[in-house]
Amino acid sequence: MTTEKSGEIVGLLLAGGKGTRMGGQDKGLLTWKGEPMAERVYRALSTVVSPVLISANRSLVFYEKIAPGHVYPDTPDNTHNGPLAGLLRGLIEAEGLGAQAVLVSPCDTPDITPATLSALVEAWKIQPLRPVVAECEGRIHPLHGVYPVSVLIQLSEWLASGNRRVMKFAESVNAVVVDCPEAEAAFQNRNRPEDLAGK
Ligand SMILES: Nc1nc2c(ncn2[C@@H]2O[C@H](COP(=O)(O)OP(=O)(O)OP(=O)(O)O)[C@@H](O)[C@H]2O)c(=O)[nH]1
Repeated sequence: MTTEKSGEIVGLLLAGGKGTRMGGQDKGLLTWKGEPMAERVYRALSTVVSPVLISANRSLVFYEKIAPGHVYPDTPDNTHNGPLAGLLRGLIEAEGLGAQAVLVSPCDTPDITPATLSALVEAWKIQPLRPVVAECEGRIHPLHGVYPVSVLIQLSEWLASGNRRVMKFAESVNAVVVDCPEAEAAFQNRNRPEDLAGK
């Protein structure tokens, strides 16, 4: 596994959802294997890239403790537009930092590993103008990927036209699909209370 600490690519932890299936709770704060899920994903991202930004719309004091000075709510026009709204804000901030791309991961996949995230970065380096998304056991995971800042305009237009679907957006920007060296369990979302049972 290689790490990328130059700032050419920054991390983006998506933690801005409504958590409807979790009874309205902020999933990032919920415990998985003894730690808040957001902290686990943040650590995996931080192993590979720096800095890591957090996209969040509530619990801002909590998220500021994880990433001081790097917590960004969705832009007002896009609040509650789903994960792509968080990606939009992350890309805007990444561009401001002079980065070329963001490595994104959602807070509700607490078992994602640095090895997978690193594989995405390595694949992006081969074709840095194209987004890269993860595939595992035949299933595509477009919220685990690398998105270059060059997709900012397309993403902005996509959201402005009312589109929210992440998979469709990844297809529309011709994302490269990368087979990740990981069992599907690493990509398991924890969306509902029963998904957290026993942990
Ligand atoms: N910034 C931002 N992130 C979001 C938004 N909606 C979802 N996310 C994040 O995107 C990832 C996938 O979210 P979903 O499970 O599709 O949506 P959710 O709102 O978290 O949960 P549900 O309401 O149960 O669908 C999670 O990491 C969320 O925190 C949003 O409007 N803004």
